[in-house]
Amino acid sequence: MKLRGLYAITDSQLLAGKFLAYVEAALDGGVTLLQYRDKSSDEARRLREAEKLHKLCSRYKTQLIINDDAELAARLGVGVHLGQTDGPLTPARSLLGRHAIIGSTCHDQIELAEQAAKEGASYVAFGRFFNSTTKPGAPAATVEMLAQARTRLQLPICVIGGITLDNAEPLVAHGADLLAVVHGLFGAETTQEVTRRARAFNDLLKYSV
Ligand SMILES: Cc1ncc(COP(=O)(O)OP(=O)(O)O)c(N)n1
Ligand SMILES: Cc1nc(C(=O)O)sc1CCOP(=O)(O)O
Ligand SMILES: [Mg+2]
Repeated sequence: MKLRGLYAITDSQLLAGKFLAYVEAALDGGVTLLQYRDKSSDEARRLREAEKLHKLCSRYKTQLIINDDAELAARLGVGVHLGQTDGPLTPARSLLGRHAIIGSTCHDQIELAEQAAKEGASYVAFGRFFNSTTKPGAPAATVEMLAQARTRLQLPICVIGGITLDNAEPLVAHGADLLAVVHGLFGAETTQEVTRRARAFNDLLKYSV
């Protein structure tokens, strides 16, 4: 499967009271990967919500990725996204099997991405490219670094951090395959607007090489 398109990421605060409706609206517009990102320690709720997302994603043939938690991903038989302090990639690959999608946060460092590639990552993520309301303190990355990463890496490249329909195009032009978005997608006022934005993000990737 080609990893290219919109990578929608949930946010439990932003989506409070409209979680499944907004996720389904995004799936209606087209989502390549959906990440369940919940930074709370409420394990029972995390399991419940992840199971619901898994069912929904299966209906839409969208791949579900769990943030941070390889054990939960293994329990559901889905992929995982691991940051630099979320545990090593090699055991996660052994746990999840060779077909699972495993992503790795590489901030603005191509060397981290090359290492992640050696350890079996399915994609690498660079960011933050713009100001982010979801994660304001994330280290910053530049399009120059992205362009260089594109020439050095064979793996799909994901970009993240403050991405909106108004600023995403240069990232695609500099080599991004996956646009990872929280607020620029789910910050919409209505479900119809979420669907429209999802379609528009995908179009940005469809009509470029
Ligand atoms: C697609 C994608 N890219 C980067 C991140 C950030 O991961 P991490 O640095 O582990 O930070 P948290 O999201 O866990 O706060 C991500 N989740 N997804
Ligand atoms: C979870 C996360 N990681 C980042 C990184 O740079 O590693 S930026 C980020 C937040 C993404 O949300 P939004 O689209 O609302 O900015
Ligand atoms: Mg993490």
